[in-house]
Amino acid sequence: PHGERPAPPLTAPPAPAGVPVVDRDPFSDETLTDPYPMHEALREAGPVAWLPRYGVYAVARYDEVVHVLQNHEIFVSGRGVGLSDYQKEKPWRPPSLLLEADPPQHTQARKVATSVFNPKTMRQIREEFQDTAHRMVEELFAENSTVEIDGVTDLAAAYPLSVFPDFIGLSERGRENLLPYGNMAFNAFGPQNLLYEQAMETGGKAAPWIVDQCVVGTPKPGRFGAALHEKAIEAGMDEDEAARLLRSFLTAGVDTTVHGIGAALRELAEHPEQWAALRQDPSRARAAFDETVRYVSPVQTFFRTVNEDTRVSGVLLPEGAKILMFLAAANRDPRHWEDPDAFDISRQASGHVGFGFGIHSCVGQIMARLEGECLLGALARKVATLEVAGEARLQLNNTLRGWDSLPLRLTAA
Ligand code: HEM
Ligand SMILES: O=C(O)c1ccc(-n2ccnc2)cc1
Repeated sequence: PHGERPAPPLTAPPAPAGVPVVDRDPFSDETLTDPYPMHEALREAGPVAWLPRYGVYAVARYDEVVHVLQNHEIFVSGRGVGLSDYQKEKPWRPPSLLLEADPPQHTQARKVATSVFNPKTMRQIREEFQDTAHRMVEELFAENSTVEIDGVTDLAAAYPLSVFPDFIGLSERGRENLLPYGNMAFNAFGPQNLLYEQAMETGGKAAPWIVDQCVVGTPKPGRFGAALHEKAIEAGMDEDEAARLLRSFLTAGVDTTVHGIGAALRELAEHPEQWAALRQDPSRARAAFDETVRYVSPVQTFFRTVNEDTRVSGVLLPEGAKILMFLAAANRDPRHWEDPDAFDISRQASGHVGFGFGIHSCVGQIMARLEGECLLGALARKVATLEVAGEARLQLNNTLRGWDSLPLRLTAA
């Protein structure tokens, strides 16, 4: 639909002996629209597969994805968690001190991040996040007790954009730069396809505001941004590093939760029995959001780079190889999950890899879960029926899966 170009010509190295080849393009519009046949093909091909289109290895089964995530000394992040190997190509921007770093640098940055971004902080902001969610849902019914909305613009995007910038302490003006900037970063983990180029174009225009907001001294005193800067400087980082650390949070802070909440609205509208279960017990909102992250996996994939020859389930992976982890495929692996393709909010979804696993596991998941719990909880208390009211439109992205538009009909409780 985007008038995409064909995948790059086969300049990739020959398929490694004994590794099953899956000749599909994970980053084509068609596959991004419906990734499930490819996930199945990858899981069934074997513990490790070869993607000739990009000359990379792939793991899609739960056990192998966890193996790669756990062994961070072999499968490193410091050479980039996208297709590009930072030892061979210049990063498109200074690398992340968290996502694209290995111990010991990563350990220090993570310690600074969690010293300010932790369950205690979430408890302090919980009431404010809850009130905002309740107000936002109530306002939907200001004119009428039955409304048709766009679940993305009116809720899934509106809510994170209402709570997150204030939490960080960003300036009131310019917040519209957050989504396009994040969209650029998430496309940049993939190949330089049309999605990548279009996102670099729009995201590039948003970059100056983001960079400016990250400068030490700019974020509003008393909020998270300033607190993070203080802790970073205290830990011995210079001002550029402190700014770059905050950049991670601005990059990831909105697009991810917009897609996570949008996915939850879509699945609850598509599965009336699950919506009824949530209505019956709104305290299940947090579990409903967690099952959404497993079932949809808003962050679909990440790469690692093999830093020394190694074997995964018998398959030899040479130093310098890139390996693509299909988190979404692992989250529906029948070898690990019972009835994986069922969206079931009463499932015990813990152990899913939708937020990663190990030393790089999502540091923002406590906020993502809080936002999901607050918004879904407010809906469960104030909305009687939640129904699909038209064709939903996917937002295609090399890394994220989520909706651009989600027509919904809601009736007030
Ligand atoms: C539904 C929402 C979200 C999902 C599905 C998600 C998913 C992930 C995943 C899969 C990773 C692991 C990356 C890797 O192993 O290479 C990760 C890491 C990370 N996430 Fe999230 N994320 C979400 C929201 C957020 C938010 C809201 C923030 C910040 C406010 C955030 C900040 C981070 C950071 C800083 C890392 C890197 C941690 C490290 O490398 O030590 N994420 N996230
Ligand atoms: O430091 C960065 O640029 C960066 C850090 C984290 C993410 N992320 C992905 C999923 N949750 C967060 C994306 C970008």
